[in-house]
Amino acid sequence: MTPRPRIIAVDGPAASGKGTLARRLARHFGFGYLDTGLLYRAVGLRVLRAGKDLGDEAAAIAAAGAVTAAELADPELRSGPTGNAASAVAKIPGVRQALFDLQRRFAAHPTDDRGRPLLGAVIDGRDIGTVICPDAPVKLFVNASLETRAKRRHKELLERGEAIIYARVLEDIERRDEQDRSRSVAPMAKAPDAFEIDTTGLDADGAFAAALAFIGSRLD
Ligand SMILES: Nc1ncnc2c1ncn2[C@@H]1O[C@H](COP(=O)(O)OP(=O)(O)OP(=O)(O)O)[C@@H](O)[C@H]1O
Ligand SMILES: Nc1ccn([C@@H]2O[C@H](COP(=O)(O)O)[C@@H](O)[C@H]2O)c(=O)n1
Repeated sequence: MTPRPRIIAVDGPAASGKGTLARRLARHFGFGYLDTGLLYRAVGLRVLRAGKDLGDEAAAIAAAGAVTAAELADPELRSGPTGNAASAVAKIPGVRQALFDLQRRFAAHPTDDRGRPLLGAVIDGRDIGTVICPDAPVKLFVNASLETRAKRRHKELLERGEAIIYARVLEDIERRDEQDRSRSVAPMAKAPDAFEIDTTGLDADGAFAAALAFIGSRLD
C-alpha cells in the first residue's frame, strides 16, 4: 500500500514569512510545495485582465475554474494590486469551491515541478490547517506584527519596481487581514493544534529552526 503523503500545513497573514519558511521546509524534507495564495492571485488577475469587476461572482468563479499551473509563474501575480484582487475574490464561496479539489489533489499526490511524485507536501495559505488539510500531522501558523509585515512587503514591492509608499502598503495589508479574517467561508485562522511562530524578531534562519524544533518526530 502507498503510504499517505506527509503534509506540513503553513498558514498566516500576508508577508508574515510563511512562503519563505514553507519553501525552505519543502527543500529540507524533499517535499512538494504549493503556494495556494498564487491560486487566488491568478483568479484575481484573470478577472482584472478581463476588465470585470472583482465583485462579479460569475466572472470570478469562471476564472477559478480556468486557472492552470502554468500561469502561476506570471511575475504580475506578485504585485500589490493583484494581492488586493486575490483577497477580494477569495471571499466568494464558489471561487474557494472551484480551487478546493486542485489543492486536495496536490495534498494527496504531491509532485515536484516536473510532475514526479514525492512523499510529502508543504502547503501554505490561510485555511490549510483548518479546511484543506485538517488532518495534517504538522500545522504551523506564521505571524509577525503588522508594521514588520508592512516593512517587509514595502521593501519587496520597491525591489520589484513598484512606486508605492509605506503607508499605502500598511493600509492594504491591514484591510486584507481584516477581509481574510472576517469572511464567512474558510476565514484565515490558526488551527487549534497549530504551532505559532512569531517572526517579528526572527530572521528566516530563526523561523526555520523554530519550525524544525516543533516538527521533531511528528512526520515519522
Ligand atoms: N523571518 C523573516 N525575517 C525577515 N524577512 C523575512 C522573513 N521571512 C520572510 N521575509 C521577507 O519578507 C517578505 C515576505 O515574505 P514571504 O513572501 O515569505 O511572506 P508570505 O507570508 O508568504 O506573504 P504572502 O502571503 O503575502 O505571499 C519577503 O521579502 C521575504 O524575503
Ligand atoms: N489558502 C488561501 C490562500 C490565499 N488566500 C487569499 O489570497 C490572498 C493572497 O494570498 P497571499 O498568500 O499570496 O498573500 C490572501 O489575502 C487571501 O485573501 C486565501 O483566501 N486562502
